[in-house]
Amino acid sequence: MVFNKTEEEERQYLGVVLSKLRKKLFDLEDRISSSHSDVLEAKKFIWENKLDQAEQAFNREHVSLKIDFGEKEMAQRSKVQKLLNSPYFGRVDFVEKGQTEIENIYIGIHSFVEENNLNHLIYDWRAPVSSVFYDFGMGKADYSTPVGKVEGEVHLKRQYSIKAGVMEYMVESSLNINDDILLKELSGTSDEKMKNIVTSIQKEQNAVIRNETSKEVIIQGVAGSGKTSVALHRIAFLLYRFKDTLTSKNILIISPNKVFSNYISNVLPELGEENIREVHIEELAHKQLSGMGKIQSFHQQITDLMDAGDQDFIDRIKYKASIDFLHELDGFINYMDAEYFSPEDVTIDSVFISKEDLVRTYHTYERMPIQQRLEKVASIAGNRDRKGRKVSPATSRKIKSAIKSMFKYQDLLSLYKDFYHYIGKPHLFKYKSGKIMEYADVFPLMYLKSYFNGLESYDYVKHLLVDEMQDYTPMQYVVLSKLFRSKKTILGDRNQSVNPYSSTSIAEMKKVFPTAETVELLKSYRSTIEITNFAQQLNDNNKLIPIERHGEEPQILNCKSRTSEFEEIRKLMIDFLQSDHNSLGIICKTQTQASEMYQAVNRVSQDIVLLSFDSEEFHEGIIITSAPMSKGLEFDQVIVPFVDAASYHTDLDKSLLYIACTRAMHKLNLTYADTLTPFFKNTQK
Ligand SMILES: Nc1ncnc2c1ncn2[C@@H]1O[C@H](COP(=O)(O)OP(=O)(O)OP(=O)(O)O)[C@@H](O)[C@H]1O
Repeated sequence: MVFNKTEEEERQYLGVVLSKLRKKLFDLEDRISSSHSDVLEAKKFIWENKLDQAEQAFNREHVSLKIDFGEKEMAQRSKVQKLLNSPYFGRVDFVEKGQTEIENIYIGIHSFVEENNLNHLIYDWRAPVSSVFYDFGMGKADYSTPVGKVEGEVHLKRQYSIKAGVMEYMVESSLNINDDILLKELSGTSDEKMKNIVTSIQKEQNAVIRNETSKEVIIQGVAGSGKTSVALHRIAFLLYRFKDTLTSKNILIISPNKVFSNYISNVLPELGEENIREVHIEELAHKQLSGMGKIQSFHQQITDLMDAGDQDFIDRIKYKASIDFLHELDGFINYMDAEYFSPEDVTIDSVFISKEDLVRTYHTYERMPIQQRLEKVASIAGNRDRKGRKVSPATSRKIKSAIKSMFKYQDLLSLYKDFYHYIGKPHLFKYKSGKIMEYADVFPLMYLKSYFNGLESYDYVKHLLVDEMQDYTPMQYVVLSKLFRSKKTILGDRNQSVNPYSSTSIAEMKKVFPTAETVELLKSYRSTIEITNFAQQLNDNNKLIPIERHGEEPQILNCKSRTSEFEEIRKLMIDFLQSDHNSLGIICKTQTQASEMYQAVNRVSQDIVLLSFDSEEFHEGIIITSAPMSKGLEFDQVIVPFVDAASYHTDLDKSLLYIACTRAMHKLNLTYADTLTPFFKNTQK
């Protein structure tokens, strides 16, 4: 509903805010250019004058302070420029309980305060009071502040769409974030990269974003429920809330691949924050296990499962993804600690250390990893000779080596292999051909390493974000918690596992993180109701709530042969190129199928990209890729080819098909030749 009576007032107010912002921009430009000349002057001064060391240091410090100051002003300028385009998107008129004054709270992507009278013209969306906008309609409302809860009443709530400083429309709403605005946001075409959702964050999402207290937050959410968006907004919120103690350098994202990292890389800069470092889980492993030979990658494990998937391989993966395995390895660690150190009296040069001394010191430092502990034992028990003199470095080295050799194993890998003998299941450790260690062994090995010779922890990380949590095993979580003692936000969807044999349930995760708060996001925002309902055939979740947004029914096209299937896909691609849509994802089950598809259809347009695990960037236009690689991404239109019974019949296939279908926002086509996969009940031609 548009209110003409008040529209004029709002336009006037917008005019006032814009002119104040312009003035601010002008001042900032001025200050930036004078900072710039100051820095040049100061550098020239250092260069041209013969200064002594102290003077040089003083002047360098002065230059660096000027540069810092200039950078801060530039960051502020970019915020003001953003506000000039769209100063605010919401307003609530709030009266605090026991007060009579109505406060007009305008909410935008950044705050804007008048310098002379500290008048808050715009509140940052992360400010405590802005929460009211996301959580309440008219009437009673409250919000939390660092010093407690504020209660009151909302007298008015409005939403605006302002672009290039011009009000496109405004909507008065008595409800929470108005459905019309949300639907308008969702029905737009996709951008090249993920965008922020700050104008339409939903109440259940806001609660996760603003959770400040939990050490670990686990978000289980259905496909398209905004998990990744929420997690990134949560980071932006925490950076705002704890700005004195937390910077973007203290945050790390563990993401599934480089394309995904590139896809989400816009969100935080759009919100005025620096981008966050991301690592792939395998990079962590490579760092800790460097020098231990070749390691199978996670995507190679999935490819091997899809290609052959022999039962022994599956059994090894399943076992190493179980909680029992974790317990067995813990049992072994206790055993080796107690049994594998066989101390003897030591007599080296003029030093004597009794067996009893060794045992006592070994137990005193039992929290240390074995190898460090043995070094400690050597340096404590063997630091003086019989006459009480400090031992020489050469003797000290001999003592260390003698004491270390009293432990049954000197290298991690032999100890790890010994574990499988200890539990009577040596067949569960196997190299891939070419002496490549199976992916399923990588994290157990790191776990053992933490007890044998220690892991390098990441103390600079104060908040860890783990996306696609369903793809990690309990063992991986235990290792992650050893590497990162920080707070954590962990998110994923049990139904989007690319490896169901090693997926972790929430119940299992709770065993690893007993104090974690778990949140379930059930509303699906990405796809039309037709696409969401269609995908429910693959994974019937009766708790899922589809968003009421309509579009075309998904189509399954039966083709006479592979050749005619390619022909049909080429036609669909041409239709896409003539449509309003920006992105088309052709999502095959495997990378081999994706390459085959690329060969068959790449002449349709010059702008077709084949995405593989080695790719680095997401692209607009037509992308051909595999289901595992498409995780987390989204497209206006999706084509899923080869949905025949031969390609899709196992649980893993079903999960991959679910991932592929749920990437579609507006349109979904599936094609097959021969027999349709049994996962779809009916054929629609
Ligand atoms: N409150 C919201 N307002 C507008 N758009 C939203 C909102 N919540 C989610 N979306 C949109 O829904 C889509 C899905 O969001 P996102 O990718 O964060 O979900 P997800 O749960 O991580 O998805 P998946 O697990 O399927 O990869 C995105 O286009 C996002 O912008």
